[in-house]
Amino acid sequence: MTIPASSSPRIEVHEDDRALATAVAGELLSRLADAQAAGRVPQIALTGGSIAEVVHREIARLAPGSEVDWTRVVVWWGDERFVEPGSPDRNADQAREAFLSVIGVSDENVHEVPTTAECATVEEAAAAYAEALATAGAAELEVVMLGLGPDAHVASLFPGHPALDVRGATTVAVHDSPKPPPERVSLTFEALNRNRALWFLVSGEGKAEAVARALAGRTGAGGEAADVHDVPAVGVTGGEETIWFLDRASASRL
Ligand SMILES: O=C1O[C@H](COP(=O)(O)O)[C@@H](O)[C@H](O)[C@H]1O
Repeated sequence: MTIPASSSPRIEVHEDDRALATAVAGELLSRLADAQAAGRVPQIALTGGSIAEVVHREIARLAPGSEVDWTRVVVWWGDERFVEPGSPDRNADQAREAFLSVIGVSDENVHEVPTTAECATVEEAAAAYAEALATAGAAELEVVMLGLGPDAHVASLFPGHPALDVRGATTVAVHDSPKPPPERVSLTFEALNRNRALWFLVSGEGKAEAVARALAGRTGAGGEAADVHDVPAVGVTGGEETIWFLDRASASRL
């Protein structure tokens, strides 16, 4: 079901998280193939969190039937937890296991935020990631995929947190994250917004209120205009398109 939005975001409501994942995977594979056919080497930003598991497994399942040349896709993360290598909290490890290793995306095209074994501080890790983005010329991301927290956080940009106000930088070191683990590296709003396509991937009743608040801020369809400090999700938007991939439960308050 597609709910017509009064302004730019497209809102897709799927039966459940599996149907949502199938839609996202199909859209991603088609977008990557189109970008390559147009001569681009697409760079994408993956999300972590609960939805990543099901979406990444579905991309791996559908990838063999697609036209995508995975030697010409570059992978980043919108955020990462600053933890030791092999920690179950690593967003990158989840994506490698469910998707990147299954497809065989080569390490040279996969850019992880450094771990605590590679950098002494989260500031060093953020600086190293910013340097990697600059060196790779990742000025524009083809697709940025973002989960949404129940508090409407995106990547590791949390309500009321100083990271929301960072300007003139592509990455930020996050301390005292309200969701564990406390130290993280996040792309800033500026970096997340340098995209062709921005997709929110959201499932579950626990996210329904956050979805409603974010879309009220975005579309003006109801409620007061949301402030980015309360609802960080309103700070990101798509260059060519913004799509909200929802399941019925997360869309239940729209
Ligand atoms: O910690 C994180 O949280 C968000 C949302 O995750 P969820 O488990 O509540 O679905 C995620 O988008 C982000 O990448 C992750 O690091």
